[in-house]
Amino acid sequence: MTCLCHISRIRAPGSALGPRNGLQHVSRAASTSISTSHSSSSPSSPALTYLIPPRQQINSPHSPKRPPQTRSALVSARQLGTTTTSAKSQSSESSQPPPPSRNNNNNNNNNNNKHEYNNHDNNNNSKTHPKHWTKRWPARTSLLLLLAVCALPPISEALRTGDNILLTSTVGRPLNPETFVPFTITAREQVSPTSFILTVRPLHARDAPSFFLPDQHANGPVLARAWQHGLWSVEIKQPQLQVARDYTPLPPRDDDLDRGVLRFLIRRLDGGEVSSYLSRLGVGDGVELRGPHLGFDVRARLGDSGDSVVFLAGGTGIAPALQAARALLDDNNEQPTTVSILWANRHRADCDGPGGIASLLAEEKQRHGDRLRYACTVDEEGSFISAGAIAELTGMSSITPVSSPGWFSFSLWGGNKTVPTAGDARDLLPSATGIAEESCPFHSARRLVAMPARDTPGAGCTCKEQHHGKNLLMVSGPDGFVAAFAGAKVWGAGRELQGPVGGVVGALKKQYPGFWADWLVLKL
Ligand SMILES: Cc1cc2nc3c(=O)[nH]c(=O)nc-3n(C[C@H](O)[C@H](O)[C@H](O)COP(=O)(O)OP(=O)(O)OC[C@H]3O[C@@H](n4cnc5c(N)ncnc54)[C@H](O)[C@@H]3O)c2cc1C
Repeated sequence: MTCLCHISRIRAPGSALGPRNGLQHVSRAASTSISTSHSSSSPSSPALTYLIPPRQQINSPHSPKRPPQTRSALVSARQLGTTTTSAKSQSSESSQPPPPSRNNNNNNNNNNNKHEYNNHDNNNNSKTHPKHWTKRWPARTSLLLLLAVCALPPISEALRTGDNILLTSTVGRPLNPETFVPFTITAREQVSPTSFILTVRPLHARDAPSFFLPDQHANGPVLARAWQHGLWSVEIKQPQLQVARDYTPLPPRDDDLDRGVLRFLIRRLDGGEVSSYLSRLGVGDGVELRGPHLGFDVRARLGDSGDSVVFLAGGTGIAPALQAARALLDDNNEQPTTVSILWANRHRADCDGPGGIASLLAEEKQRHGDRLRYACTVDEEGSFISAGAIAELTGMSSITPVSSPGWFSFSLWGGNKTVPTAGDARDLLPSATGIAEESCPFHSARRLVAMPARDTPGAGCTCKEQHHGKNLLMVSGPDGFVAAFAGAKVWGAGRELQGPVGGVVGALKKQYPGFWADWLVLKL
């Protein structure tokens, strides 16, 4: 019913063949037909009758006079295949010379058409011949019906979202990096005044007819590969402006993976186009996603000898840290990796708001014990990530690591937020040592400077045996956060590149250049 209303609205109300007129005319005809022919009504009749009237109206003036009962029978779904004929066929018959056999009731010709004409004439005084209809109308009406049914869900979705109808017809496709695929928001959780967690699932069963259903498992392999890779993101589109931004899925819970469910921690930026748009959406609203877009190949960079990952995460930058933790700690490697996360936030609620990231971190901690350490600093409480904390977690300083599980305090290091000056960027470039790893796509710090935040798929490690792995210090968060701790990313050749290491970590590298030979700094 809703769909018919949509169509009525699309057509011009005053149009001679407008659905309103046609619908009324045909409805009347249909009811006449039903009452005069005593056929039982069918739930599908209104849809069918809607499709037929224009043809009937156009053709009827040229059609031979027929009893009203027969004309009205045109619109009855049940009668279409049994008791009547089409105006078009009658019209064409009347305008063409009759075939030779037309009046020959004893014609033995086996030609099907002739046979049909004979049958028609045999029943000339009756309403029509059933076989005639089974050859013409059912094929036509079922095609129209099929097209109408196919078109209604995308049309109604497009009317609802004001979106491009062609895009909404991508319902059923698995997540892919080329096209936007519709998802539905199933949960929205406000974590702090500015950040919230959105849960989405592919648009399916309740929203579309069965043949639009995505294979429930179609997203499974796509997502499984992405989670196995470690770092990845998807784009979410703002449909009115047709712009998209990257967002990082949080690690899946329970059967999220099988159901293609994704969750995002999103911070609303005042004046931000996509984050503000997303902040206004609620449960039941649609969003369109494109991806996955794979980031750095963390495992390849850790190689066989890298066993430590330290994350400096600002705000929503915690999402890639959780992704890496899930991928690396779930691995039952001979060389177990440890992951340490220093997470900086403005408000306490960002750290441990109800149902938020704190519970995800606690779950991961429970699964992996001492292999995962994390701490949250809160600007408004005066605690910040300091150079001392980084030195400790990388094992660079002599300060004994804090071993207590869960949160630990940074008061040990005085909450120093001072950002050292980066100095001359050339000083921060790793010096060319001439060893083989200088050209390795995974382990050359020098090459990394001119690389975007992802690795070329299929590239292999070209290090010599003794240099085939490094520890990773990753910095993720807003641009200002990344620049403060690891130096700004730079633009080159139309892409955002890593640029030299600067900021707090750059200063530490200058102090202990030998130590940092075993580490790579990755900016996300
Ligand atoms: C790989 C990757 C993963 C990411 N994952 C996440 C994630 O999980 N969660 C998350 O929240 N973010 C994530 N981001 C960041 C996200 O992609 C967006 O950049 C962020 O949400 C801001 O987008 P926006 O469209 O809302 O803001 P934009 O419209 O892009 O604006 C950005 C900033 O510029 C300011 N601005 C805009 N216009 C003006 C103007 N005319 N004058 C002055 N200032 C202006 C805005 O106030 C805002 O602060 C990720 C980014 C990348 C690259």
